[in-house]
Formats: sequence, structure tokens, C-alpha cells
Amino acid sequence: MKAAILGVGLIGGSLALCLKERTSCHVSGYDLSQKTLDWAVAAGVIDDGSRNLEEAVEDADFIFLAVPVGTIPELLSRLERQSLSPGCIISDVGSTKGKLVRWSEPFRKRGVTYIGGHPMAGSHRSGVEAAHSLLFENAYYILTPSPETPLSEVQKLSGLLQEATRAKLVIMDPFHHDRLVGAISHLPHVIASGLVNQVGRYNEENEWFHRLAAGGFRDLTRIAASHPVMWRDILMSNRGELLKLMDDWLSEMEKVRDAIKRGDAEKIEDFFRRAKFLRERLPERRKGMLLPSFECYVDVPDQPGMIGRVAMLLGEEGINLSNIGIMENREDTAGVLRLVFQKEEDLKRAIRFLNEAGYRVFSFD
Ligand SMILES: NC(=O)c1ccc[n+]([C@@H]2O[C@H](COP(=O)([O-])OP(=O)(O)OC[C@H]3O[C@@H](n4cnc5c(N)ncnc54)[C@H](O)[C@@H]3O)[C@@H](O)[C@H]2O)c1
Ligand SMILES: O=C(O)C(=O)C[C@]1(C(=O)O)C=C[C@@H](O)C=C1
Repeated sequence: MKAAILGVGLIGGSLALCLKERTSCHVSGYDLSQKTLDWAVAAGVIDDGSRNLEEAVEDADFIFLAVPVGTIPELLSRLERQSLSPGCIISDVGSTKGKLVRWSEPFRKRGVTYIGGHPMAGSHRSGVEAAHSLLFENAYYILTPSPETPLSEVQKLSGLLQEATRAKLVIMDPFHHDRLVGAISHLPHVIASGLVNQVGRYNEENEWFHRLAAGGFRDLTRIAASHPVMWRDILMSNRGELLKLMDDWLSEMEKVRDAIKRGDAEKIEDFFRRAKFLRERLPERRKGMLLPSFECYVDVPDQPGMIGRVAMLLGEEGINLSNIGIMENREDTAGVLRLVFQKEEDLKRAIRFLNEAGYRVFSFD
């Protein structure tokens, strides 16, 4: 079997790695950038690469479009004019689905099936260098077939994706999808970027704003470092939903603002109480690479060798650390180490052990 990946970046490259690692597919890549293709072939992400679309999709059983959302229609229309293998299935990984619905009909007339797709896993990083074969593991992977799509073709695609990505395949109406991910992905990206821009303006007057930016600000705004072109395209193709969601957001903020203005302590407490209640009941995330890590923070004197000492102490106890780092925003004599574990059990043992060894340990879990 042959799979063609059009756009060998973070998501296309990760999908290619999954297909190569866990299926017998030959994986061909197509990208605008020759440098990307050369890198991807050398790193074993794809079997071969071409900047010629016809060559890349020749004899392909599966074609995956993994380019920015705004570029998907243009590529689909080029594919519409290509000769494709009969029975070929085309899918995409774009973050919005409603605008692509119209493509299933013209392909179906040619004996080719188009099924929209969206893996609900990713990163603020981009490019093939960030690709990883565990990226989609245990994440949801949404497919949005049209009502006319033959069930056998949906099963063929979901079977391949399940085997390759180890994601949880779900089927959804494309417009329903856009409202859902609008609320839990697109709106949060706008809010995070808005907050970073707002604080960035204050920081131009006084650089302590950035210096003091601690865990809360960083946790909330990681996604503001995502690819601007990708997010431009997502917002442009989900404008209708985004406008409704932003109206709701502004009225939510207006309510808090009112409560603050009126000094209504009860309303303010209710606002936080409700959010805490809901946040604590979010279903547990079980993603592969982006698995929620179990972490704690340890106060240590800022002296050379401290990281090694803590790591060695934990190693001697047989506690597996998956990451260790110094918090970037502490500059004086006390330092804070961030310790990350894959297992909750390791975190609990580490806290107990470090406390016994006299360290002050903080954890938010
Ligand atoms: N990044 C995420 O977290 C994430 C998660 C799920 C879905 N998606 C979707 O996946 C798609 C790809 O995102 P990404 O993060 O992998 O981006 P990326 O920037 O890492 O990769 C995109 C690749 O497409 C190539 N490309 C761009 N225009 C092209 C064209 N016209 N022809 C051929 N190649 C072209 C680029 O050179 C690049 O290699 C987007 O539609 C995005 O909405 C992203
Ligand atoms: O984890 C991140 O950095 C992401 O932004 C991933 C994320 C998301 O919003 O959850 C981003 C866009 C995709 O369409 C799917 C996943």
C-alpha cells in the first residue's frame, strides 16, 4: 500500500512516522520546500519526497493533506484534476471541517472517497523536525464523512489510522466539529495570544512585567507561541462560530468586570468556585507525547551541582524522572527546580522522599 502525505510538517511528518512505524505502507511526501523533503527522507520520516504533486500521489491508496487550512481547498482542486488510483481515499488533518464538506461529492463521482479528518493532538511547535510517532497516541482523532460516504471506506480509513496512530477514532458532523473545537481550541488560542499581546504592551513601559511572568501566565499562554499562519487560516475558516463564541466570551468577561466594579465579593467568589468545580471534573487526558505530566517544584539554593544532586537522590531511590529544569524566572539566591514524572506514583514518592531529605516541595496536583 502507498500513502502520500501532502505537507510534511509537524502533523504530516508525525502521521508519516506512524504509518512507517506501524503499517506496511510505503510513504511518499510532497511539500513546497525541498529542504523539508530532504530532511524528512534523511531522517526516515518518509520513504521518498517530491515537489511534483502528480508524482507524489501516483498509485496512492491513501492521500493525506497536512497543509495549513487555507491551502487545503487549492490542493484538493488540483487533486480533482489529477489521475488517481480507483478506490483511493483522500483525507486531511485540518483544524476546521465545515468548509471542506463540498469536496466529497466531486471526488465520489470519480470513484474516489474524500473524508475530512482532524487529530486532536498537536503542539505549539511546527515543522517536520518536531514530528513524533507518539503524537496522536490515545488522543481523539475525528473523522467527518458525509452521509453518502460508503461505510466500508470510512472503516478502511479509520482502520489504517487506528493502527498507525493508536488514537481513538470518532465520527462527527463537520459543523458540529467546528463549534466544538471553536470553543475548546480556537477561542483559547485567541485569548492566550490576546493576553500575551496585552502584557507585551505593558512590558514596553516596564520590563518587570515579563520578568515576573510566572507559572500561571506561562501555563495559560504556551499556545500563544503557535504558528501564526496556521492560526490565521483556522480563524478565517471558522469565522461564523468564532464570532458567536467571542460574543459569549465578552459577555462572560463583562459579568466579571461588573462584579469587580460593584465590589460584589460573592459573585467574584462564585465565578472562581464554579470554574474550579468544572476544571477539576474535566475528563482525564491520556495523550501520548503530550501526556499530562505529573510535576512538582523544589526550592533549592542556586548553586552549581544542585540539579545533579536532586537527580542523583531520586535515581538512588529508583524514582524515574522524565524531565528536570530550572524555573526561568527566578534570578536571586534561591532557585526552583521543576521535576516532571510520567507516573503519579513516582511524583508521590519523590515528594515524600524529598520532604524527608529536608527539601521544600510544592505540587499542584
Ligand atoms: N499544529 C497542531 O497542533 C495541529 C494539530 C492538529 C491539526 N493541525 C492541522 O494540521 C495542518 C498542518 O499543521 P502543522 O502544524 O503540521 O503545520 P507545519 O507548518 O508544521 O507543516 C505544514 C507543512 O506544509 C507545507 N506546505 C505549506 N503549503 C504547502 C503547499 N501549498 N503545498 C505543499 N506543502 C505545503 C509546509 O512547507 C510545511 O512543511 C494544518 O491544517 C493544521 O490546522 C495542526
Ligand atoms: O497543544 C497544542 O499546542 C495545541 O494547540 C493543539 C491543538 C489544540 O488546540 O488542542 C491545536 C490545534 C489542533 O487543531 C488540535 C490541537
